[in-house]
Amino acid sequence: MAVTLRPPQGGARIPFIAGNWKMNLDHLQAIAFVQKLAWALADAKHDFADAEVAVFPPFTDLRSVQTLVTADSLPIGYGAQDVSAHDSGAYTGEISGAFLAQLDCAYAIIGHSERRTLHGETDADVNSKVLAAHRHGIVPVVCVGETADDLEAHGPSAVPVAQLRAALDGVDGSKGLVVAYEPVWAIGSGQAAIPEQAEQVCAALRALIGELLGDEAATATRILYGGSVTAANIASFLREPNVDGALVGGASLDIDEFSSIVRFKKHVGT
Ligand SMILES: O=C[C@H](O)COP(=O)(O)O
Repeated sequence: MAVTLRPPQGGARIPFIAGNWKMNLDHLQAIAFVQKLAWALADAKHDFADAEVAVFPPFTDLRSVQTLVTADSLPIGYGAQDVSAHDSGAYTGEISGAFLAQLDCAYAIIGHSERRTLHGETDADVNSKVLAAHRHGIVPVVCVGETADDLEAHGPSAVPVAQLRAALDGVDGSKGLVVAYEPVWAIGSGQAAIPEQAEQVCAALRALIGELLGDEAATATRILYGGSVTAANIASFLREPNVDGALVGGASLDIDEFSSIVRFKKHVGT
């Protein structure tokens, strides 16, 4: 029987380590990777109460990952890297949240900076996609973050906060939400943010969630840091009280590196 991983509803936030594979690994490679990741975490006696783990493969891998995870009852979640704002119709190349729900995708990344920059996604598009994910019971992983120019002009928090405010317009806070703060200049650059800066922005994002969706949502929402996360720097981010995990790109493609990131324990309240 499949292990269905869903984010906690209220109460303590279980740290979340999410691997965004971007356009890497075909469906055969995905099966091998997920199986090996499960073995590596089992060998290390990883306790999934310490950190939830999910991978975000390309769309074409999702059915294979679902089959493996279901057949072997692997405690690894998975999600999509995007979702259409529309549920069906003449939208060539798009993938409906209804289809993702049929594949038991728990999550969908929405508004990644590569979608915003390379595909012209606007804040309004991101908001429509968040609403679409919720229509199908999928928890959106909403990505926000400032460019280097934004940072210089406005400081670190202004743009991510404005992006999240737009993304959450009309959103029902009880339907589940993960936010990923990813400074654009830190993505794939090898230059991660300073943890104190990540904390400052994540705290501002949590305050905004409280303002828009209420205290319960602010308490329950996992806010991740993303941008050049590695096994060597994960500890410094998870030490911060408002950073509940990581959205990992490049390092999520290396089983040893990714499982080391997953296995780092966040000491909640210490
Ligand atoms: O979605 C993941 C982010 O874009 C971070 O990527 P990165 O870890 O390769 O910097």
